Amino acid sequence: MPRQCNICQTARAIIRRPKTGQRICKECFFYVFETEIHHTIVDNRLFKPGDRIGIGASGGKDSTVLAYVMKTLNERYNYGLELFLLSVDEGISGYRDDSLETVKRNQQQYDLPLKIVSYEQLYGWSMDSIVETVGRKNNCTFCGVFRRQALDRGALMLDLDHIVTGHNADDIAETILMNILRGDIPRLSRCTEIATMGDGYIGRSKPFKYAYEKEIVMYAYLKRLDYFSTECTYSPNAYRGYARQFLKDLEAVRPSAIIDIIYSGEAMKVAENVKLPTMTSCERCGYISSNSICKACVLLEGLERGVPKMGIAKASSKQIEQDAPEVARRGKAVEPVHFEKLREKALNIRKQRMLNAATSSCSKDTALCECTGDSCQ
Ligand SMILES: Nc1ncnc2c1ncn2[C@@H]1O[C@H](COP(=O)(O)OP(=O)(O)OP(=O)(O)O)[C@@H](O)[C@H]1O
Repeated sequence: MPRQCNICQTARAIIRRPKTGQRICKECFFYVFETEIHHTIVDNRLFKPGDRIGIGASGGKDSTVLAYVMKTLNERYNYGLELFLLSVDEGISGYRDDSLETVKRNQQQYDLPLKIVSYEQLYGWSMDSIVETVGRKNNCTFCGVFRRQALDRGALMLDLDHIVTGHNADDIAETILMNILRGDIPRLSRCTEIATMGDGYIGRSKPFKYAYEKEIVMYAYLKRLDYFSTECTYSPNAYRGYARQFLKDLEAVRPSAIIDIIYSGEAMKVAENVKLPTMTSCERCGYISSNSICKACVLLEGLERGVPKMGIAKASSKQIEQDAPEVARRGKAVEPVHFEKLREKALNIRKQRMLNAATSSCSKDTALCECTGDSCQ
């Protein structure tokens, strides 16, 4: 006899929930998955009504499900958010060009505005040309550092308040393991945060922090969402690969391992004698940095001068420079627009937006409202 759904007790159970082991029907799975994300958003006060939110959209399963769920919840609970798709074109032929086609279809399907910023346009280097110069070994460092800034640059262009990314519970547990294995305590102390202030102006958060990758895939499959599922053509981050495999092995014997690692990471306290970096602004581009010159500027300079090891190798930049052959500047890089300029422009637009909002009273029926004013009593 077919099993009944553990939740509604009427429909036939068609799946076993990876997170809890419950046997449930399709509709109950959609409902519990979406409701858990809603609680993550509300309990952690990720957004305010009226916020302009950029969904980091790569066309992959996580960000496609994120875009779909954010739109659904925004409408269902009347969050009052303005949603945008924000994509970074890293310039990886045969990979990102195809996945961006998926994002363009998602834009139509979900009826959301889309902005694409590219490495080529921002930095003068695509990942294809970086890999040609540095080889496959360290290219992920360039990609990760440039993407983070590119998303912030795109967010300032769109006057966004906040960026959400599709990082899921598996990604976060992997990162905790990796930081433990590397002894990277500053990163370990930051990587479990669900929301950060990024460059001090645009918030960032991970609404899927507690969502299992398997459930995201299941959701995408059962909802028949249109997503792109090819791995990056350049070498995947090898060290993360080990952490991922280890986590998968743990999950197979104990599914709660993913959440348990996240809880452990959250509960770890950094000893007082550990020196954490203090943040300042990059002297060249104004981006938030723990050094006087940010990592992106150091990497770009290395590319420009034909010393791509700059910013990657353990040796000091001085040593690398001394050892490097005298190579003429390639003159390829564009000087990225200074962050101060971008912020100033965005700040003026934001001020005007807040003024407009202050003159219209709260509609009270949003799940995110924190009003205490008369209009909302
Ligand atoms: N090119 C990009 N443009 C915009 N956002 C991106 C891009 N690449 C990654 N992101 C954001 O960062 C998140 C994590 O990226 P990661 O590279 O780990 O991919 P992933 O786990 O395969 O996610 P996805 O399935 O969404 O591609 C993505 O879910 C997305 O929100």
